[in-house]
Amino acid sequence: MIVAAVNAKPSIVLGLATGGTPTATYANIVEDFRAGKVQFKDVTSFNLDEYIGLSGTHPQSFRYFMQSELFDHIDIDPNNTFVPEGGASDPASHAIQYEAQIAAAGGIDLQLLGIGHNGHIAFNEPGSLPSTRTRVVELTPSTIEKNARFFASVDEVPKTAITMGIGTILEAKQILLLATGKGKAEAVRRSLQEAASEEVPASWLEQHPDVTFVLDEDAASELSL
Ligand SMILES: O=P(O)(O)OC[C@H]1O[C@](O)(CO)[C@@H](O)[C@@H]1O
Repeated sequence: MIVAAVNAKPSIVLGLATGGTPTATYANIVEDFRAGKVQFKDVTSFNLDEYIGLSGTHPQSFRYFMQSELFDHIDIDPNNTFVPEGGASDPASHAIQYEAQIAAAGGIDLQLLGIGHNGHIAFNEPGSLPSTRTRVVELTPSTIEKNARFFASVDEVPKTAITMGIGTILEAKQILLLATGKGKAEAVRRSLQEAASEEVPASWLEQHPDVTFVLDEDAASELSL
């Protein structure tokens, strides 16, 4: 879907995600680029989120992840890749500026998402409303614990982040959410089969007219429909 979308609109604005889930997606994109099936020279990208306190050279920062998983291997113009700056001196005003940069680029055409075990999208934890915009947030203890696997210890996981809001995400023209594994089954079921509420932030996606969930059998295993 992503490669087809870029080929249909070479100047597309992509919204990109980090985490364990999209690594195979990015590997496939790199493979298609190397095979000459797609180019990214006119693409602009905006990432969903970043830990506050980690600069882009920190190996656990989302900027570093994007460079090593995707950007360093394709022909995207580095000036057109946007990831919130975890090292910004004033994260709150940087978040407002990030929102303005998305608007100046014409908005996001296709937004890639993962989903947290507690139903979070980007770092919009339970309690996040559909009106939320790019902002500074505190991470829940369960998210900190889940993401500790990428760090030497749980104490090293930042406690705050800059994240696009639910409202920012819902403004993307098209949304593609990926989920794999049994650990995501409950969040997927609640997102798709319960009324939208702030308890499960991904359930707000029900309000969007063009969302695709791509699930493996384990992530889909609690769906009854
Ligand atoms: O793909 P993972 O590592 O399970 O993470 C799921 C979600 O959690 C986050 O990593 C944030 O905790 C998101 O960026 C991601 O979409």
